[in-house]
This record gives sequence, C-alpha cells and structure tokens, in this order.
Amino acid sequence: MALCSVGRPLLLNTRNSLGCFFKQKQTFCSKANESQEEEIRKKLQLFPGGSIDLQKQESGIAVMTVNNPARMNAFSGSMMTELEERVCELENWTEGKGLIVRGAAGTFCSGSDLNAVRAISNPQDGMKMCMFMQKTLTRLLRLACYRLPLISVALVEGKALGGGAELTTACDFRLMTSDAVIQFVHKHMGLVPGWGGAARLVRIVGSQNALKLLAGVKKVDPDFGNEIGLADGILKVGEGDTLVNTERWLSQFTKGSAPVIRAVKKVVLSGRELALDEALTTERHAFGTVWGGPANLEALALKTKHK
Ligand SMILES: CCC(=O)SCCNC(=O)CCNC(=O)[C@H](O)C(C)(C)COP(=O)(O)OP(=O)(O)OC[C@H]1O[C@@H](n2cnc3c(N)ncnc32)[C@H](O)[C@@H]1OP(=O)(O)O
Repeated sequence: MALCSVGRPLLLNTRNSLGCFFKQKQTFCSKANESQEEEIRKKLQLFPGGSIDLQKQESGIAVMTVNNPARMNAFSGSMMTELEERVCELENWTEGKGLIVRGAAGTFCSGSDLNAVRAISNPQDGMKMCMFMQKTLTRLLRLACYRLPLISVALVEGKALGGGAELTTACDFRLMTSDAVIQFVHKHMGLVPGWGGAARLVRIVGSQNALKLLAGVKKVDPDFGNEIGLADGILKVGEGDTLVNTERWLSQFTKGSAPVIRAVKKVVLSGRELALDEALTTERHAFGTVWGGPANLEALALKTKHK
C-alpha cells in the first residue's frame, strides 16, 4: 500500500468508502498519465523560486506558508511541485488535526508566476500544469478523506489573486483580515480557473455568486466575502497576532477525538460531493468507525449532558 501518491496512484483498500469513490474518479491513474505527470513535474522544476514551507506543530495544527515575497507569493514551477510534496507529508502526519494555509510577508498569493506561465503558454503544457494543480489541490481539500482528520483554513491577508484565490477554495474555511481581498482575476488574463477553483467556488457560494465573481472579476473584501459565504470570519488588523488568532479560531473545530473529527469531515465532504445513495453509504461506514469507539464510550460513561 503506497503511503504517498507523488509519482504513483494512491492505493486505497476501503470498499464503498469515500476514498474508494475518489480512487475510481482519480484522473492520474494509468501508467500513461503517471508518465505525463512526471514529465510536467520535471518541466515545472525548470522554473525555480520561492518555497512552500510546512511547520507541523505539537498542537496538531500545521502551518503551510506560500513563500515567494519578491513576487507577491506567486507560484513558481518548483513551488507547484513542492506543494505536492507538502500535501504528501500532511497525508502521512498521523498526529495532525488542522492546517492553516497562508502567504509570507502579509499577503496571501498572487496566483501562478507569470514568468513561468509565459514560458509554458502552449496548450499541452498548460493542460498538464492544470491537471497537476487540480490533483494536488483536490488532495489538499480531501486530506481527511484519505486517512487524516485535518480541517483546513486559509488565512487570507493582503491579496489572493488568480490561482491564489483558487487556493483559498481548497481549504475548508477562509478567514480574511480586514484589509484582505480575494479576486478571481482570470478573465482579465484571458483565462478561467483551471486549478479546480471554479468547481469549488460554485459549491461554496452558489452558481449565481460564482458567476458574478468570475465574469465580473469582482473584488471580494471581507464584508462581501461574509455576505456570500466565501469568508468564514474577519480578523481585525492590529488586534493581536493574526496567526495566533487563526489558530485559536481553528481549534474550536480540531479539539476532541481525532477519529471523530475525521468522521465528521468525511460525512460532510461526501454529503457535498457524492450522489445521495453513495453519501448515505459513506455516512453509515463513518458511523461504524465511531459507534462504540473510545470517545463514544467515554461520553456514555460520563453521562454527558448537553446544556
Ligand atoms: C492560475 C492563473 C493565474 O494565477 S494567472 C496570474 C494572476 N495574477 C496576476 O495576474 C497578478 C499580477 N500582479 C499584480 O496584479 C500586482 O503585482 C499585485 C499582486 C496586485 C501587487 O501589486 P503591487 O503591490 O503594486 O506590487 P508589484 O506589482 O510591484 O509587485 C511586486 C513584484 O511582484 C511581482 N509579481 C506580482 N505578481 C506576480 C505574479 N503573479 N507572477 C510574477 N511576478 C509577480 C511583480 O512583477 C513585482 O516584481 P518586480 O518588483 O517588478 O520585479
């Protein structure tokens, strides 16, 4: 059983679980796709700069930082492959419960590095890069569905543009600082999202709002973000350390039993992404993993009251 799917498909052995469904739907599953994936990985590495840093903390909350401040944290080619490596690391972090994704030096991410984009602007490379990032960001969102109970939040400070806006949608939640802006600038670049950002956006804000954001290239400030459900909270600039405040906010969802958190994320994601019958099956399986489990027995023994 492969523990990490960098360069090879992730093998899952749970029948009828959400993982099994995702395996069937995985895009990169054939040998031909694997070699294409390896090819684009090599090509992306020709465009270096910046890094994706991962700090796994004892609290069980990891902080992943998009770090390329000289280019407003734009994604260079090597950062795309590093992101995949960090996601793989998180998939293997058995102590993990939560993840904060943020940008370095007070701004989130200005999308893909336009220098790399220019160099791979032919349709073939563009499609491969798009599939690579789609797969990586899908894995980021579904970490818990494979094995780990990570609940993720994007801490959006400064600007999240283009692919940076797409990255925010690959997290379960988004917190915006009072001066932050999320903007899907793709149309102004003659593009549409390709990293899965449009599909995820529709699920987060609905198709009416998604159309407004993509076709109108509307700037989403924290109040508007709150109104349409893109932002889950606003952090006032100057009121404490934003990272500490984000960690505090996230810990309301990550405290408690890891298997229960994992099951919660699994039933919510399957309810959103699967047809009802499949979601109900997944829910039964998730229920089976916690019924009579340590957290359940402890709660029964304590005669817990929900006042
Ligand atoms: C997946 C599809 C995509 O993501 S397409 C890419 C979408 N993103 C963009 O088009 C962002 C273009 N950049 C901008 O609009 C501005 O630079 C923003 C981010 C608003 C920042 O403006 P401002 O605060 O005035 O700073 P600046 O323009 O002087 O930028 C500082 C340095 O960063 C660079 N930078 C910024 N964004 C990128 C990018 N995406 N790729 C490559 N470099 C980028 C700027 O060129 C500038 O560099 P330099 O100091 O001139 O060497």
